[in-house]
Amino acid sequence: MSSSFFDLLKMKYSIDLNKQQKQAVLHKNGPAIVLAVPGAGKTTVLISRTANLILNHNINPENILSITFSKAAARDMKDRFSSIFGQGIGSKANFSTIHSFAYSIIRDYACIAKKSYRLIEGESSSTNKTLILREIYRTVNNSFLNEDKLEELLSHISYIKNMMLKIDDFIKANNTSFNNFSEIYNLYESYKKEHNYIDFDDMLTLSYEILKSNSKLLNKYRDKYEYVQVDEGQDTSKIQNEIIKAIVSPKNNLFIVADDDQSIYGFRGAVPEELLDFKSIYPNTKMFYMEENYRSSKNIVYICNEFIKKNTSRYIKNLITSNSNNRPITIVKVKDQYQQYKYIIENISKKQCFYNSAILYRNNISLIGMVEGLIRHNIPFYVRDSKMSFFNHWVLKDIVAFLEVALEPKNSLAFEKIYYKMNRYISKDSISYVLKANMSHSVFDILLEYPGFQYFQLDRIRSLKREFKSLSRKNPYEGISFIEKELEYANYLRDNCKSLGYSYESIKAIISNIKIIAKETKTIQEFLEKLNNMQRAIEDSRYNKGKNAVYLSTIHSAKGLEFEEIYMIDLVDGDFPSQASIEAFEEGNYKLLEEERRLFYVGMTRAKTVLDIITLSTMNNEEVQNSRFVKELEWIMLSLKEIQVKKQLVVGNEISHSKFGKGNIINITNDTITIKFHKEGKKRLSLHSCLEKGLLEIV
Ligand SMILES: Nc1ncnc2c1ncn2[C@@H]1O[C@H](COP(=O)(O)OP(=O)(O)OP(=O)(O)O)[C@@H](O)[C@H]1O
Repeated sequence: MSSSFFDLLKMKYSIDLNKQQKQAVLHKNGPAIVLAVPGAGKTTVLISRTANLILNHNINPENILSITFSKAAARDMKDRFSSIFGQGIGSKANFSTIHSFAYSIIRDYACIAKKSYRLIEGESSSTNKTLILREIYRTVNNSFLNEDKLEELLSHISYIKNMMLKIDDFIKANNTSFNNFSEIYNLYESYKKEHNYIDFDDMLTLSYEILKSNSKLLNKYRDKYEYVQVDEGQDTSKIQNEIIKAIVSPKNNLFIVADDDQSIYGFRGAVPEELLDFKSIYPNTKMFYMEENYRSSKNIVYICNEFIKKNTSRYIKNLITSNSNNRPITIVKVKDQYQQYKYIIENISKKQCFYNSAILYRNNISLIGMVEGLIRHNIPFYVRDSKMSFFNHWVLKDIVAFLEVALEPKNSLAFEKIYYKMNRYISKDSISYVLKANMSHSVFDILLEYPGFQYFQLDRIRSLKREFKSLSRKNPYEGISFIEKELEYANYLRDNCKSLGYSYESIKAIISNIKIIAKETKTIQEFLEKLNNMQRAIEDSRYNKGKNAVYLSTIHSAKGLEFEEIYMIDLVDGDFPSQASIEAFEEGNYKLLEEERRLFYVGMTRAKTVLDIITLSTMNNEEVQNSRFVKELEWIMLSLKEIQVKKQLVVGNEISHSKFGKGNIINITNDTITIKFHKEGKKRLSLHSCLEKGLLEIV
C-alpha cells in the first residue's frame, strides 16, 4: 500500500522521498516529532503525511488540523496540497495559523455565550490597537509615542501574553527601560476588557481560557481534530503549546516538524526549550530525524553545520547533503557601506534573473542604503517589510529640522525641535520668548533680543547664527557631518541614546543611512525630495512581488524561503550579533547570543548555490568590528582548507613557498610542516599561518 502511495507522490510531486522522510510520513497515531535540518523537506513531509492519513487511513480531511507559522505558509501549503490531491480534498483540509484557529474558538464561544468581541488589529479600524496604546502612553507619560517605542511596547505586551507571565514577574525578570510600562500595560488590559476588545495576543490567551473553562467546547474541538500537525514547531510560544496540548489530549495524535536550530522568535515568546523537553511532556513520543539538505551546495552545507554546532542548547543533528560542491562561501571585506552596495550591484547587474537573488539583513534599517543604490542603477526590487519606521524616525526628523532652520532661519517650530540638542545652553524660557515673537526676524535675531541672556550667552547665539549660515551653504552630506560635529548633535546622541532606550550602534546606523541618501544630492531641497521618493519607491515595491525583482528582507521574514543567491549585509559586531546579546553573553547569559547565531544560520541556509557574507570596517566614518560570526566562519573555512591541504601533503613531495621558493617536505605534524628549501635550507613553519596567508602552493 505504502509503496504505491509513494509512487503516486513521486509521479504527482516529482519528488522521491528518502527513507527518513518516508518513515515520518507513515507515522499515524501518538505523538511524534520530526527534527530536521534546513532544506530537509519539512513542508513536503507535512503535506505528504496529510495525504497519507486521508488516502491510506480514510481519515476525513476535516479531522486533520495543520498549524502553520504564517498566513502565507498556510496558503502555500493548501495550494501545494490541492495541486497534488485535487481541489476536492484540498478544500476540506485545514491549514491554519494558530491565531486564526484560536479566533475560531473565540467566535464559537461568543456565539454560545451571546457575547461579542471586537478585533482591534489593523490600521483601517477607527479604534485600533496602536491608537489606543498611543493615547494611553500620552496620558501616562505626557509625551508622544514614537515608532520605535511603539514597537518596543508591542513586543513587551506580546512577550508577556505568549509567555503567560504576570506583569510583575515580567518587570522583575526584564530590566525594561520603558517609562511606566506596568501602568500602561494595566490600563490597556482594563480598557480592552471594559469594551470587549481583543488583539492578536488576546486571541491566544482568551481561547486558552475558554478551553480551560468550557469542557463542552473543549471536547468538541478534541473530537473534531483527531490529528494535529504543527509546522515550524521551534517557534511556537508557551501559550500556543498549551492550546495545542489541550486540544490533542488525551489521544496525543500530535505531529510536530521542527528545527530547533532555526528558532528565532525568543523575543516574542518562542520556547525552543519545550522542544528539547518534548518527550517528558508527551511520553512515548516517536522521534524522526531528517538530516539531508536538498537545498544548498555541499560547500554551504558543511560550513553551516560547523557554524551551528557552537550552540550548546540544541538537539545534535548532522547536516548532510548529496548535492555537489559549488562556489565556496565568499567572505567579502569592504571598507564601508558604499563599497558593499557597489559589490552587490556589480554582481546582480550582470544577471537577467533578479528574482533568484535575495539581500538579507539583521535590521530593517540596512535596506535604506541598499535601496538607494538599486534605484540609482534601475534594478527592480521587492521589499518584504515595506512599512518602514525609518522615515518617521526622530533622528531623521531632527536632521531635517536642522536643515530646515539653515534653509529658513525664521522657522521657529523646527528650531524648537533641536535647540537643546546642540549643547548651546539655550533655555526653555528663551524658546518660549521666540515662539511668542512676531517672526519677522530669524530665531537667532529674536534670541539676541531676549532680556534674560547675559553677555557670554549672546556671544554664543551670535556664533550659532554664523554656524547655521555656514550650514546653509553646504551640500546635504557635508551639512549632516557639520550637524554631527560642529553643532555637537553626535555628542547629544551619544550622551542620551541609552536614556532614550537606544543603543548607540543603532543610532549610528540611522545617521549613516541618512548620509547615504544625502550623498548624491546637491541641495537641501533635493535631499528632502529624495527622502519622499525613496519612501514611495519602497512602499510601491510591493507591486513587484513575484516579479523579476531582487528580494530584500530581514532574516526573520526570510524564514522558510530559498534563493539561488544570498547576500548577507552589514555584518558588524554590535549590529549582528546585537549589542544586547554581546553584553548579556559577557555577563554569563548566552541565550541571546545563541539566538543570534541561529538567526545568522537561518540567513545562510536560505542559499542554494551562492552565499556572500559581507562585512565592513567603517560605518559613518567610524571604525567598526567585523561580526564575530564572520570571524568564526573564516576560521571554519580555514580549518576546512587545512584538512583538504593536509590530505595532499606527502613527505618527499615538492612544495613552493611565496617567500622561500621551492623545496621538499621532510616532516608534517598536526600544526607544523618542515621543508628543506633548495636555496634557504631547512625551515619549520606553522601550517595554519601559512595557509591563512596563502603562502604555500603544492607543486
Ligand atoms: N526527497 C527530496 N528530493 C528532492 N528534493 C527535495 C526532497 N525533499 C524536499 N526537497 C526539496 O528541498 C527544498 C527544501 O524543502 P523545504 O522547503 O520543504 O525544506 P524545509 O525543511 O521546510 O526547509 P527550511 O526549514 O530551511 O525552510 C525544496 O526545494 C524541496 O522541493
